[in-house]
Amino acid sequence: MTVRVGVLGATGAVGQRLIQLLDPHSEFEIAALTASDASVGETYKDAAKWRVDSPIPEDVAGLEVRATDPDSVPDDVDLIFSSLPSSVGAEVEPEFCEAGYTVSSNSSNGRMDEDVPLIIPEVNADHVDLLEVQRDERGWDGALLKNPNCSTITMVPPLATLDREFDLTDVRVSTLQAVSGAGYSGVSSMEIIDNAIPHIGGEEQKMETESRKLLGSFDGAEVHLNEMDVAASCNRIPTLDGHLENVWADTTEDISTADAEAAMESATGIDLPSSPEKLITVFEEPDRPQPRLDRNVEDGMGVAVGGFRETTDGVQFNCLAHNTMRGAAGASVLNGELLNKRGYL
Ligand SMILES: NC(=O)C1=CN([C@@H]2O[C@H](COP(=O)(O)OP(=O)(O)OC[C@H]3O[C@@H](n4cnc5c(N)ncnc54)[C@H](OP(=O)(O)O)[C@@H]3O)[C@@H](O)[C@H]2O)C=CC1
Ligand SMILES: N[C@@H](CC(=O)OP(=O)(O)O)C(=O)O
Repeated sequence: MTVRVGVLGATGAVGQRLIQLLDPHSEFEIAALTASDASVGETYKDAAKWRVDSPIPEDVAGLEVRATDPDSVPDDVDLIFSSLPSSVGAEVEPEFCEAGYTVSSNSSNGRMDEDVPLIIPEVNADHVDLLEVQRDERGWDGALLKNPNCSTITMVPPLATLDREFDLTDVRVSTLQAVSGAGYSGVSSMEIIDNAIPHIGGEEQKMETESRKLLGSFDGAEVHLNEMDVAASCNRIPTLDGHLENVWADTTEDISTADAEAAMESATGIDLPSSPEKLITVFEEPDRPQPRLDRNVEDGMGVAVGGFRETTDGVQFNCLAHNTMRGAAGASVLNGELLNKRGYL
């Protein structure tokens, strides 16, 4: 049966990617779109300033943009995707959950709350049952589930393969992040052309904490954070899409570059429509992956890795993922598919 879905923040950079993914989706049907008061009452076509590299879907273009308020969304909507500024998400997402809606959210608010599952389905799908605890504690008929930050999503699938086999102890990561991560108006051309900006507010802390929750263990009542130590340094560079990251990983068990490559090579997707067949694509060429060449691996839902080197403390490698697909909209859709499959809708 088709699930009727709503999108909060549908006119934004991530919201437009959500529309691109949801319109042809086999399980979902777009039933309601919301944005800020400035867009309410306009058609989606007029409000959205469509900037995605495929045409605006015809059946969505004429829909009227609604207020971001549970009262303005039809009761027969079963699933809400949220991609709002986090300050707005913090206020309205709980209102939707209280009103009985199940929300798959991409916004950063609440990701580290103890009763909120933070999920990459190929890595920690079992954490979804934390929703039972959440519903008990909050008395909600609805539910709130999050996907992680885009830089975190890029490095965690490869790290998960290493942790499973060799037990990670320390991770160091330096990022080269695309401008789309800051939204359309986030970084001006005068700031970023011929430049690199060694600061993205709050990003290091998100990578350092969210990765430990994703690789933590769920005992049926709570998630115990992974004990590994993670330190990050985040940088904005003038690429459009695709976050590239240099990672150093140390493990309890001895690890060679061949071990690391083999572990990552064997990672597969899972049985959800948006999960790629090959979760991690390993490049042998030392100068890959690169954002322009490799961000669309597995239709933007894969992670690309390469540049393996042995170091005195473990291995070094580079990884890359499409930040608005695997890192944002695609991640939320995948989590929506998981909610549907596990009977949470
Ligand atoms: N861009 C990226 O790669 C990533 C973004 N994110 C996160 O996703 C979220 C959205 O990001 P992005 O799409 O880039 O942001 P945009 O600024 O492009 O879009 C924001 C959306 O939220 C709506 N909105 C803004 N203020 C309000 C309000 N007060 N009430 C209701 N709706 C409002 C906007 O509507 P309107 O058009 O009417 O202003 C728009 O639809 C953020 O939390 C961001 O941190 C996460 C990972 C990656
Ligand atoms: N901060 C990320 C994008 C983002 O908005 O992340 P988050 O979902 O954690 O707010 C970037 O600039 O590339």
